[in-house]
Amino acid sequence: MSTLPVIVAVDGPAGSGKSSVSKAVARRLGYGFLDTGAAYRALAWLALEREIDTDDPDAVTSLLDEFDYSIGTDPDGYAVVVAGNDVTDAIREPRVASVVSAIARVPEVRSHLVALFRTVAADVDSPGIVVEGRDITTVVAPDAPVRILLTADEAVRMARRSAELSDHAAETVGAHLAARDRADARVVDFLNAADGVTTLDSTHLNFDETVDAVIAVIEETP
Ligand SMILES: Nc1ncnc2c1ncn2[C@@H]1O[C@H](COP(=O)(O)OP(=O)(O)O)[C@@H](O)[C@H]1O
Ligand SMILES: Nc1ccn([C@@H]2O[C@H](COP(=O)(O)OP(=O)(O)O)[C@@H](O)[C@H]2O)c(=O)n1
Repeated sequence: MSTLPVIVAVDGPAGSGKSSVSKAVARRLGYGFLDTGAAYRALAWLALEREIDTDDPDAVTSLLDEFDYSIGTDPDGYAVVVAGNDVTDAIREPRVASVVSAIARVPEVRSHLVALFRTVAADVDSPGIVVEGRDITTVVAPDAPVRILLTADEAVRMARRSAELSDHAAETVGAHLAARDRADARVVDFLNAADGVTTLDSTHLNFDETVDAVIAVIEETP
């Protein structure tokens, strides 16, 4: 008899630490890790490759038929592959970030990817999986035993993100992130915790303290 993996659902705005903290938590617990934003980014990458109008929902939806996507669930290294192309680095480019919100607001895209995330999570070869994104606690895995909204003040989030990029002016990074959050928040509410979701504010916590705080929430869960 096989048991389904335990799902730890983590949502939050850009730069809140979802990806890095979730990865570290997964490593500590021997769990898998799923970055759901990578799939929206990969579809945005494909739309740019095909030069389709990313503001045209029908054109975006028609791409789903040829969206041959795979992602690893190992927190120590996961490749993002679209039709045989390794796009792990390409999906982080600013040109992708600037169109991803338009892709993510198409309802057909969301339902297609939500189904894909549920399959990946159910198939993971570990006792559990940390799944992070914007709608994991509310749509992808609303019944997950552990659901966390990771937040931090906007200025702190922008500073953390711009510290990663030496070649971008901090102000530009901040403005782009804030605009993306505003666009995304019109589609999914990831700024307010849904019923039963634990809010974890990392504004005054360093990275290790944030990881410890997430683990504490998991350990306190009956
Ligand atoms: N509590 C924290 N204190 C300091 N830096 C952090 C903290 N949490 C995350 N970071 C750093 O902030 C940056 C953004 O985190 P990331 O995981 O990419 O956020 P998200 O996935 O929510 O966009 C990373 O460089 C990460 O190492
Ligand atoms: N569960 C999710 C995850 C990401 N997304 C979309 O995908 C984009 C990229 O997500 P991401 O997690 O890589 O973004 P960062 O916060 O890490 O920059 C977001 O800006 C959203 O538009 C979503 O709509 N739902």
